Amino acid sequence: MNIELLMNEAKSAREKAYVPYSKFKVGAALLTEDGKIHHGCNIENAAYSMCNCAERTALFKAYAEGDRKFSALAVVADTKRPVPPCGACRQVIAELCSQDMKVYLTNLKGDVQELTVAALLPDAFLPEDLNGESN
Ligand SMILES: O=c1ccn([C@H]2C[C@H](O)[C@@H](CO)O2)c(=O)[nH]1
Ligand SMILES: [Zn+2]
Repeated sequence: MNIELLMNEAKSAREKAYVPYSKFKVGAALLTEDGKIHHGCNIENAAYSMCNCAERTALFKAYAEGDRKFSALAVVADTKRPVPPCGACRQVIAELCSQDMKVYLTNLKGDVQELTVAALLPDAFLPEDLNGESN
């Protein structure tokens, strides 16, 4: 799929953000291997620590609908530089997406930073690390 299209999907997702506290809208569009797109937006809460980022919303929505294989993720916000995902999202992306999947960080000006999941969180703690040192 064309990356411009995926970025536009992320912009549409961003319009659905629920951000009464930060007023900072973020959108994500997650492309499945079979061509479906899951939207994610940030959803905030009066108990601030319960806020959920756009990236995790998209991934959790995809999982809840039975999708597990993804080919790209686009994220957009109104930032000077392409929006950098937070540490929590990097960790979740690292576990739920393949290490070589492409991530497109963008902003409303159209700047794009393309990187892989592995580059987003180098040396991530992953499920295989739970297996101990010497099995
Ligand atoms: O990559 C990011 C960075 C921040 N946020 C959200 C969390 C919070 O709702 C608001 C301000 O941090 O933006 C995201 O959704 N994704
Ligand atoms: Zn995040």
